[in-house]
Amino acid sequence: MMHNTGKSWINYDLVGPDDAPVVCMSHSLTSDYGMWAEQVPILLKEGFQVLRIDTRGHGGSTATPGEYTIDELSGDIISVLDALGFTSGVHMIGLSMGGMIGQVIAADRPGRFASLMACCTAASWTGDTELMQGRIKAVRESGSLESIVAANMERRYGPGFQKQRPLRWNALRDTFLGTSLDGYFGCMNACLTHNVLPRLGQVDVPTLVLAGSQDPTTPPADNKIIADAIPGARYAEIEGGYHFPNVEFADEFNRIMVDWLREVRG
Ligand SMILES: O=C(O)CC1=CCC(=O)O1
Repeated sequence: MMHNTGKSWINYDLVGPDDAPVVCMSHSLTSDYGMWAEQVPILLKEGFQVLRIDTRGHGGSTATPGEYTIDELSGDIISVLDALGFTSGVHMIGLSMGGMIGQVIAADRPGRFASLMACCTAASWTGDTELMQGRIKAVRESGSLESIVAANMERRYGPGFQKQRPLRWNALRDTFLGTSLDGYFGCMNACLTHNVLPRLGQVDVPTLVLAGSQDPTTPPADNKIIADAIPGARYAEIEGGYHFPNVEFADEFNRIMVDWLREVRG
């Protein structure tokens, strides 16, 4: 389904019973809502509606030229939620860039969410800026994401993942390569300029921060900063997890997610 925010068309998928509580899911850079495939069946079984949104310039959502900010991307999510009438009570789950979006909405719009699960993410960009600038340069010069996909995939999954689940690995790689260049450059700027840390004290919803112990992009220390800054937030870690434990360690991720949602759904 598509929603026009006035700036771009945002693609989303909504499944589950109309009157069920809503879980909204926001993905990472160079992914799309398909990165949540391992979570959908269990969320439906738990009685939720599942709303998965493609970020601007990713998946089926159209891109705009220029640099984006996490505030702007948060506005896209709010626009979809408003259009669907989900103005409160939503349980938000975001990973990496999606977790940045979740933090910003939770901090700036009290009452929008019933809970927040921020996964493998950061309160401000503390990652390897040189590495990211190198990637931007490589993509600009080659005109393709092909130049960075291999190195990037290595930081998202553990060394055995490609052999264990070749079909899933290939699909995730194809999604990566399907990201529009405008979307990549725009969202990369959003991540590199992200800083919600001074506002995290404003978050007034139950929050769980979840990290992968081996994540080289947003390591446990980055995630602990979020948990320390949000009043009452909880922290959990998936042992052996890289940047996408929801895919590679889906059983463990789902167990933590379901326990969390059972607790906060009221
Ligand atoms: O591209 C990556 O894997 C690193 C990254 C930064 C923000 C995000 O969502 O992913």
